[in-house]
Amino acid sequence: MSAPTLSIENLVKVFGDVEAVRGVSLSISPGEVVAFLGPNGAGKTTTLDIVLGLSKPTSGAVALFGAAPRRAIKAGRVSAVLQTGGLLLDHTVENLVRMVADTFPNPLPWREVMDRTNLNEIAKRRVRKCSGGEQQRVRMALALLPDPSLIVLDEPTTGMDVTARRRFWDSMHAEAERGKTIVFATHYLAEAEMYAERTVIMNRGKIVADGPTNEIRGSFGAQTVTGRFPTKEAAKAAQASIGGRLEETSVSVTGPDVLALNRAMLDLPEIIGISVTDVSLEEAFEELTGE
Ligand SMILES: Nc1ncnc2c1ncn2[C@@H]1O[C@H](COP(=O)(O)OP(=O)(O)OP(=O)(O)O)[C@@H](O)[C@H]1O
Repeated sequence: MSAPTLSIENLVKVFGDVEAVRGVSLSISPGEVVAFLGPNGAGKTTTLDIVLGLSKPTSGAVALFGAAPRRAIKAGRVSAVLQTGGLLLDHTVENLVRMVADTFPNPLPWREVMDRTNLNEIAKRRVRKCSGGEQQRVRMALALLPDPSLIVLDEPTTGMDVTARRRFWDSMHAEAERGKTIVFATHYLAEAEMYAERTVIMNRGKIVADGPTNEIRGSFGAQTVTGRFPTKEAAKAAQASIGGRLEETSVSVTGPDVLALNRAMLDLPEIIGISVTDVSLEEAFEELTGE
């Protein structure tokens, strides 16, 4: 069997008296798309920095393709898309991509990379004049040039509007379909739901959940029952009796015993409709991290 793309064993990182990472173990296989979620300060960036060889662990081990991270990075097998730095602002997009391509021994053809990241329409624009979302697509192009097997992205879409985020993830998604392994940290739970088959949730330096994204959502065995009422007053009275969340003319209650919740809901006066939904990733996240 070939070595995992990424393996982390009992990783610990201490800064002074801050324990940023407290015993993280993880193995990622070729072709997986994995989202890293967690509140601010959970240890995501610290973990990814160590994976990228940018920082040394206090203890524990990280291997990329079965060897030390530096080796894989030198060989162009892993690329990073970070939030800041790394762009020469006075060049045009095309010049920058061509110039960086020249620094690799066997780069992908730069035109192909421009195509894949939808940069042709802004090829002649100076990088300085590109929007934040466009600059992130340029970073993504530079990351693709060495044709890496693993791409690591740290909150790549922070601050982008919805359209820019969609365009960014469309190109990322295409790379995943080409079989690349993708690991990304994000604050947007919807990005994990839409793009990652597997989600790892970190909190206070530890992994608190790791599994298929849809299973994490369902892992509480809980569902949400929502009752609809003809008026806001009726909904308010229902909430006073059953608890849960009030929204306009509906009341939602989440719990493991969905039959009991349904019965209690149906017993409420004036109820006109009822629906049952799975717990969202957001609710699971709140439950796991207390955020
Ligand atoms: N160079 C450093 N020196 C001291 N403390 C640090 C350093 N880097 C990170 N930390 C601390 O380590 C903890 C984990 O930070 P980290 O940046 O890894 O979290 P994160 O999950 O990436 O958070 P965010 O979502 O805000 O980026 C935080 O308490 C942070 O303040």
